[in-house]
Amino acid sequence: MALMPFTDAMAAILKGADALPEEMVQIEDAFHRVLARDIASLRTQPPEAMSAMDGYAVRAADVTVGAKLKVIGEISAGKPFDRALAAGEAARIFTGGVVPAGSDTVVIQEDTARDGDIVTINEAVPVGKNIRPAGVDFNEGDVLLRAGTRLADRDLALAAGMNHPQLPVHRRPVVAMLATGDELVLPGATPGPGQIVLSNGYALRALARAEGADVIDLGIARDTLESTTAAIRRAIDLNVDVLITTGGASVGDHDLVQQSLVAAGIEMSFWKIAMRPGKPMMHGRRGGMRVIGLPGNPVSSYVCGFLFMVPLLRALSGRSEVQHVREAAVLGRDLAANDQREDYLRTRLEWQDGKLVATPVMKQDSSLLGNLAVAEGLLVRVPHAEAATAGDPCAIIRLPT
Ligand SMILES: Nc1nc2c(c(=O)[nH]1)N[C@H]1C(S)=C(S)[C@@H](COP(=O)(O)OP(=O)(O)OC[C@H]3O[C@@H](n4cnc5c(N)ncnc54)[C@H](O)[C@@H]3O)O[C@H]1N2
Ligand code: MOO
Repeated sequence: MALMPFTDAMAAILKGADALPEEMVQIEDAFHRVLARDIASLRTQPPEAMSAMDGYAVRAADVTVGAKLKVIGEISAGKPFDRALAAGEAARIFTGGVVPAGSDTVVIQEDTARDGDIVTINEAVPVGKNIRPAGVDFNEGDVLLRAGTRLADRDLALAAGMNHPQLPVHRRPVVAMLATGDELVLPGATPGPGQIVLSNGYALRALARAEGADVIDLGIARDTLESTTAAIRRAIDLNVDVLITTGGASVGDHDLVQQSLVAAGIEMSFWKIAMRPGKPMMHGRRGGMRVIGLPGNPVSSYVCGFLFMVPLLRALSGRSEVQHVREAAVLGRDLAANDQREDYLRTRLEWQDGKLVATPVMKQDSSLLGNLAVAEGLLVRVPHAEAATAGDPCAIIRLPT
C-alpha cells in the first residue's frame, strides 16, 4: 500500500465513528462525561426576585436621606414573607431572601440606622438596587448545555442549578492496549542484554483516560504470529471499541502486527502514512472494533496516539469538537525544507514580545523520550514545505500538560 496522506488517514479513522449509546449517570459521576442530549432547565433561577445583600427591602419612592420607615418583619433565605409593603414600611431582609410584594429596592444595612422597629435611611439608593430579578440567571425551558459538550466543573454546577440529578451521557469508549516485542520488560525489572523498558503504554493509557476511556491492558505479545494474533483475538472477545497496538508495525522480519491483524479478521484500511514520526502506522476495523497499529518508537507511538487516537475517542464519546486546535506561532529557529512526509516536530513554546514562539528541539529522532517530555507542542510542517527562517509564521498544536 502507498503512504497515505495525513488527512486521508484521519478521515479513514473517523469514518463511521459515531457516538456510543447513551446512558444516565448521577451528576456526581458526570465530570468530563459527554452530554448525549441538550439539557433544558427544569426551573427558573432565581425563582422570584431576591435580595443580593443584607439590609432592608423598601419602596424606592419612600427613600430619601433621613427617611424613617417602619420595619414590619424579617425575611431570610428560604423564608419568604406573606405581606406586601405599604407606603412608609420596610422589611428586614437577608441575602437570598425573597423581596416582598410592594418593594422594589434593597438598602444595605451599612447605609441605615435601626432603633426598635424604625429604620432610618442614611444614603440615597437608586430604584432596583441590590435586587436580583426572577430569572436573571436562567428561565425554565432555557437550553443551557448542548449535546456533545464535555462536562466541565462549572457545567455540573449549572446542571445541578437547573435541577437535574442525573444526566444523559454517552458510554465511555473501552480501549485495549497491546504492546509487542520480545525485548520489552516492565519498569523496575533488571533488563537483560539488549532489552528495553516498556514506556509507550504509560503515556498512551494516560492519553486515553484523559479522553474518558476505560483502558484494558493486554500486556506484551511476543514477536510470533501466534502470540500477537492470540492477543488481538482477546481484544475481539472482550468486545472493546478500540484496540491500540504498539511496535511491530514496520517491515522487519519480527514486525508481525499487520499480518496478525489480518489473521484475526481485521479489515485493514491503511498501513503506512506520509507523516513523521509514525510512518508505519496502520488502521483497520472488525465490526464495531477499530484498530490503530502504532509504531514502536516511543515518540512515534505517542505522537500518533495523540494525533489519531484522541480524535477517535472524542468521536466515539460523542464530542462535538474532535480535532486538536491548531494555533498560529512564529518560528524560533531556521528549518530546512521538508520532504514528502507531513512533519510533527517536537517544539518548545514561549511568549516573547506578545508572540508565541515555537522552537523545535534540535534532535527529532523518534526514540528520544527526553526530548518528547520537554516539548510543549508539535509544530506542523506540511509535505514539501519550503525552508523557513526564524520569525516566519507556523502552526502548532499544544501537547497536554
Ligand atoms: N526498512 C525500514 N525500516 C524501518 C522503517 C521503514 O520504513 N523501513 N520505518 C522506521 C520507522 S519510521 C519506525 S517508526 C520504526 C517502527 O517500527 P516498529 O513499529 O516495527 O517498531 P519496533 O521495531 O517494534 O520498535 C521500534 C523501537 O521501539 C522500541 N519499542 C517498541 N515498543 C515499545 C514500548 N512499548 N515501549 C518502549 N519502547 C518500545 C523497540 O524496542 C525498538 O527500539 O521502524 C523503522 N524501521
Ligand atoms: O516514523 Mo518513524 O516514527 O519516523 O521513527
